[in-house]
Amino acid sequence: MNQLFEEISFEENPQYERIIDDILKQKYSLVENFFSEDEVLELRQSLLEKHDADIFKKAAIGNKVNEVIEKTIRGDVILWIDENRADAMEVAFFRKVNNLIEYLNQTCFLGILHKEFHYALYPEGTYYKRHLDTFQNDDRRKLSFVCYLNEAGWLPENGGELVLYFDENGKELEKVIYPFPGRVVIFESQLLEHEVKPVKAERLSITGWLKTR
Ligand SMILES: O=C(O)CCC(=O)C(=O)O
Ligand SMILES: [Fe+2]
Repeated sequence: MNQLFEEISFEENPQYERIIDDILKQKYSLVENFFSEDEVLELRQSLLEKHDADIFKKAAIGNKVNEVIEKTIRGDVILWIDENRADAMEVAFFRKVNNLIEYLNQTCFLGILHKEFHYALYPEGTYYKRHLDTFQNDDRRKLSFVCYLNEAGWLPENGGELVLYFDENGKELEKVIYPFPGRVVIFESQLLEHEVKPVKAERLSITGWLKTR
């Protein structure tokens, strides 16, 4: 009997509960220090090593089978992360993400079955115009997940704010989010239009999507 209780027992996680509450109430959640300073440091290192190895590509719009590179829409360079070939730090990254997914599936029956993540680097002067994270031929993206890997001391003057757009009874509201290191923003991929304002200093992140079916 005790064993049965142990198996079905479920430990509430206050951080995850807040994320769920936020998303239900306001379609997004902003989490400070989702990744620790050390984790950000190591993930940034991973990103920069791969960027130096010249394996990043110009980001496209559309999905993998339907993509076009359109620099007037977005100017970042990206590298998809393969979980099966993850380095030590990426393994730690996926451990945290997978924990969150498991919790969401257990508590909200979200049915997240797939995920995809890429590193992103926005060179000075680039941006990503207002858009939705869905494609005409793919509506599986449920939640967008962005984690900022900039250096400690990133200044608001560096630009690159993420702006989320909300429709409140026909009136448009904006939420401006600075890409401070360690921050994670999670939002409803199919509901919230958003943009990355022009960056004035190289801006680093990991962006991903939690997907259904
Ligand atoms: O980096 C961000 O803040 C958002 C990136 C984004 O919107 C995207 O890659 O679709
Ligand atoms: Fe986006």
